[in-house]
Amino acid sequence: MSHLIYLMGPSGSGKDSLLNAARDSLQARGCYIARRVITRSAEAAGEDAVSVDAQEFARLKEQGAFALSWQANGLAYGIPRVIDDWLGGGHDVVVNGSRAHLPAARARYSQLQAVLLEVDEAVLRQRLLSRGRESAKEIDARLERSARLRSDAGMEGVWRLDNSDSLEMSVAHFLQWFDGLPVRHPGS
Ligand SMILES: Nc1ncnc2c1ncn2[C@@H]1O[C@H](COP(=O)(O)OP(=O)(O)O)[C@@H](O)[C@H]1O
Ligand SMILES: O=P(O)(O)OC[C@H]1O[C@H](OP(=O)(O)OP(=O)(O)O)[C@H](O)[C@@H]1O
Repeated sequence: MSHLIYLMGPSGSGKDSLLNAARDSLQARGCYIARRVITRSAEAAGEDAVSVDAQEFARLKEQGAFALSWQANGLAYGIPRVIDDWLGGGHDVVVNGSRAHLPAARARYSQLQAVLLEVDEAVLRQRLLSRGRESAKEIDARLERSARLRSDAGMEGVWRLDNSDSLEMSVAHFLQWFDGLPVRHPGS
């Protein structure tokens, strides 16, 4: 069975950066990266996410368009159902997930491999500030959420990847870990 790689980490820890930097190497390994649907403005959503308003998100969810969905930071996030086709076709898939939603994701995907991207609190604040996407108030709320979810509870079996150093180093560690995942057995 192919792997569903569920990448988590506080907002600002570098999930999007890591995925973008590893994109070509993952693609070369036959691994797909899911494009999230987010109720964030098109400008702030970036190229690797689809921006919708809350009404459209609710409609898509109602139609069963999402394999996984959650709410956090005042936003709704959805992972398109197409990931089930990719997994069924033997591809590994990476999703940019939520720590709070991990139990639900694990319940749905027995083949889930969880990764937690970590940076210390001071670095996180600095990165959120330099990214400049959120207001000071939104950044404070993200740091509060990060501190609240920083416990080890429910994180058993999660591989931790430190992203305090260079992104290149994190990508190299991530790919090394990916290459060491158990062999995929078609149809198992
Ligand atoms: N290893 C790194 N070193 C320095 N800056 C980084 C590193 N990883 C990410 N960043 C920067 O930190 C900010 C947050 O990264 P981002 O990928 O948007 O995080 P996330 O998707 O987890 O919210 C961005 O401005 C990004 O350029
Ligand atoms: O339960 P948590 O682990 O806190 O995660 C909740 C959400 O927060 C993050 O999104 P955010 O809006 O910050 O977008 P980003 O990942 O692009 O920073 C993360 O990607 C999750 O979708």
